[in-house]
Amino acid sequence: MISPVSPMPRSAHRQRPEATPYVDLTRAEWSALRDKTPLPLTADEVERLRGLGDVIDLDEVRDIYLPLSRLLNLYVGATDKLRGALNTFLGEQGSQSGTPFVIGVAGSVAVGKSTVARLLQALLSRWPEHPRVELVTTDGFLLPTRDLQERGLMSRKGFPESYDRRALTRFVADIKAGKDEVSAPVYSHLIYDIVPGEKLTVRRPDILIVEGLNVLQPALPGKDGRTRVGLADYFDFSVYVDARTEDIERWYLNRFKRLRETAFQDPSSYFRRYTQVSEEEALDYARTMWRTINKPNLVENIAPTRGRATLVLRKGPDHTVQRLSLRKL
Ligand SMILES: Nc1ncnc2c1ncn2[C@@H]1O[C@H](COP(=O)(O)OP(=O)(O)O)[C@@H](O)[C@H]1O
Ligand SMILES: CC(C)(COP(=O)(O)O)[C@@H](O)C(=O)NCCC(=O)O
Repeated sequence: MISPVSPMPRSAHRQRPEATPYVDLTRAEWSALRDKTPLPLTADEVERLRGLGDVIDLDEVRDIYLPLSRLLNLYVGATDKLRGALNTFLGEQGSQSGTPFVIGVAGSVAVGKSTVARLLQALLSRWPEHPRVELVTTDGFLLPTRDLQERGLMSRKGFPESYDRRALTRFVADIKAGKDEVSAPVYSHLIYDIVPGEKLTVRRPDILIVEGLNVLQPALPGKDGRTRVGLADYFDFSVYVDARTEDIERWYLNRFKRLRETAFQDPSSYFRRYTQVSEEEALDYARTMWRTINKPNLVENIAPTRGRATLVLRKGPDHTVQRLSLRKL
């Protein structure tokens, strides 16, 4: 049996009482694993990648995201070798080259997944081995508002059943299979709906990042009760962005306040009506959205998938990552 090689002296890792496939690391332990990975981003570039309300600076990039970029680069190389071995075994039948490496990024609404995903895209594309890194968010596969209304799902937006899961899985499967061009619908937060006629096209990336609430959900069983291949089966690596529910709620409400002063002012914004009422009334509405949609979705659907991730990033109340769990088995 191959025993996992621990990157830190054993004593440096806090041991969990029960057997676990994860190694737990503090921020300091993790940041020491950066090795000599250079910092390829400026403060301005980091600022541009930062989501509304997210706190991220060059220290955070250096301590958290450079070690992750190094780890992923090692993973991409090792996965390539593994595919080579499989191709040797399969001979002609296996001769597929240039299979993209697929990374899933999961977590609650407002936890900051999109900043993590954009940072990874920027950092990974600086490695000469894999310059073409595409990022796709799963909101493009939400059912259009008309369909959600017909199915009574408007108050379940973001729940697994509010997506066209089959189309999403097919989209990633096609990219992984090496199709030249694969297209997805586009979602707009402004109109709170799929944009009619708009498409996002992905062309043979080296790495694909798939970010969304439900990317680690297991596949639904087929009508015959048999297990189907699900989205996460196509992932070579996955990250779950974690934080205390109370912190995420505060980030959600603060972001709603900030959006009310910015994006919601746009005449075509779905949320424009909340710029016409008092801040307290608007926040009451946001609290209701959190309590009735986003929190139940986190508790019932998203958090239970945390244990499927390769890496869990645990944020503290100020958005900085404080602890990490990396799957070693
Ligand atoms: N109502 C909205 N209007 C405009 N932008 C929004 C709205 N809701 C969320 N966003 C933006 O969409 C992105 C994804 O948000 P979300 O799904 O909550 O994930 P996360 O905060 O984990 O990245 C973020 O960059 C966020 O700022
Ligand atoms: C669009 C979302 C479902 C997130 O989509 P994702 O890209 O994670 O699939 C979410 O941001 C959202 O709008 N939720 C509905 C409730 C709300 O507006 O807060």
